[in-house]
Amino acid sequence: MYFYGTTGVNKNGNLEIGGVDSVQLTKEFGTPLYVYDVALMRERARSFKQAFEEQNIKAQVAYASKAFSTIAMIQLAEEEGLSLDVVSGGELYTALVAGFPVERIHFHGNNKSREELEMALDQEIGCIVVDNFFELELLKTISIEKNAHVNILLRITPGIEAHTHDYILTGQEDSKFGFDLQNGQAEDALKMALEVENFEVLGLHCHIGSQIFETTGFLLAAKKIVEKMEVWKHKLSFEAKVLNLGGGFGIRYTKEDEPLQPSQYVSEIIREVKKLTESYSLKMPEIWIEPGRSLVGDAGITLYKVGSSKEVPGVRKYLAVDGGMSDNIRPALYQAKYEAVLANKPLTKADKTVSIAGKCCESGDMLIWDLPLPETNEEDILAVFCTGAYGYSMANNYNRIPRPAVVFVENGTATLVVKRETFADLIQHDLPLK
Ligand SMILES: Cc1ncc(COP(=O)(O)O)c(C=O)c1O
Ligand SMILES: N[C@@H](CCCC[NH3+])C(=O)O
Repeated sequence: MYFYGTTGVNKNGNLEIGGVDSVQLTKEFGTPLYVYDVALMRERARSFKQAFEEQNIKAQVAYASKAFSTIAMIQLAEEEGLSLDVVSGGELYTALVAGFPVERIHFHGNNKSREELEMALDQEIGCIVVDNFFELELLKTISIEKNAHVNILLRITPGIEAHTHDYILTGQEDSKFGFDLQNGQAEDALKMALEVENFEVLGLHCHIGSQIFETTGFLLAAKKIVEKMEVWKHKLSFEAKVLNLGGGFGIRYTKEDEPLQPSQYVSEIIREVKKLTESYSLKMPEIWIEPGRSLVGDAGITLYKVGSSKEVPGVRKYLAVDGGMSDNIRPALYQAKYEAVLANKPLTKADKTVSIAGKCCESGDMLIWDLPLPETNEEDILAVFCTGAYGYSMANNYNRIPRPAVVFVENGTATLVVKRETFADLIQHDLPLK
């Protein structure tokens, strides 16, 4: 069994995370429970930042908070000197309440509303990543109304097909995001933006997809954009100060996954951008990246209580847990795969094969198919690894299941950072018929 970060087995024979006994955590905070290894998140953040610092490259590592946005997480990102990518008024609000420095907030999204843009301008956030012509016009109008100066990046669709699940691909030509590079939209957008007095066009952005294991796509995207930077330097007298290559760095969910280290992604990107800009005599831009999953994904573990089981003779055994697609929709949405062990007997020989079912009324609510586990009983706790990204942030109340609590563990201390929802929380916005 491969353990991540500070995860291991303690002297009681239980899974331990951040120096805290996982079984003890379930007694104190209940199940399902999201547990985050803070040391591992810090390590990931530092390795991305160091990879730029070691080469003296001006950079911003912006945590893509859509992966896991809570006040404590955003405060951790601030402690580690990250910038922050937000994608909605709600994420921006969370960042503001967390006290995140506004100048390091970048605002994304393909359909930002007037209210969201006004909020961003009123707060004087660091930059807005403009996605489309509609937004360009709207932002221009608002910036004039408010007499506000706005830093912007233009989101470019470079026409790259990264090798990942179709639903998490974003850089291909037929995408809902960004200005297309090939068909001239990107150039038209840049011309329009450069004419707006209140705008400062800092540079260009692209994001080619998520859970990517190789650098080819990032390098190709960089190449396509830098080639255009050369064209636009001469044609429009525009030199990008910033090249933002988005997020998408993959992590290891199962033994089949073979991601690179953060430093490997970064050093290859730096090498390529340096080579390209030198060959065109362009100034080396600042490089910004936006990792989400790779900062928090493998730091998260979900603990569930084992419940009912059902045998389909000669076919399979289903073992149900007290959560499911309501706290982790990724298996249902992307056929995502996970590994798991029993937290109270992680080293016991896994000589049975069971399929882990959630408790939602959907046949598709299966968390893991054909998982090797030891014999189980009612007291057992299932620990599913690598649930830190897009687990809590995509959790929902389907079947009116309350969202689990979130606990941060570090140096033997557990801190509750999100309270478990109650049944009363579930109905708090409901109104009676009369
Ligand atoms: C624009 C943008 N930046 C960053 C991210 C973060 O991606 P990941 O969590 O794969 O690093 C995403 C999500 O895919 C995104 O859409
Ligand atoms: N939510 C997705 C990633 C989406 C990326 C957002 N652009 C996942 O769980 O893998």
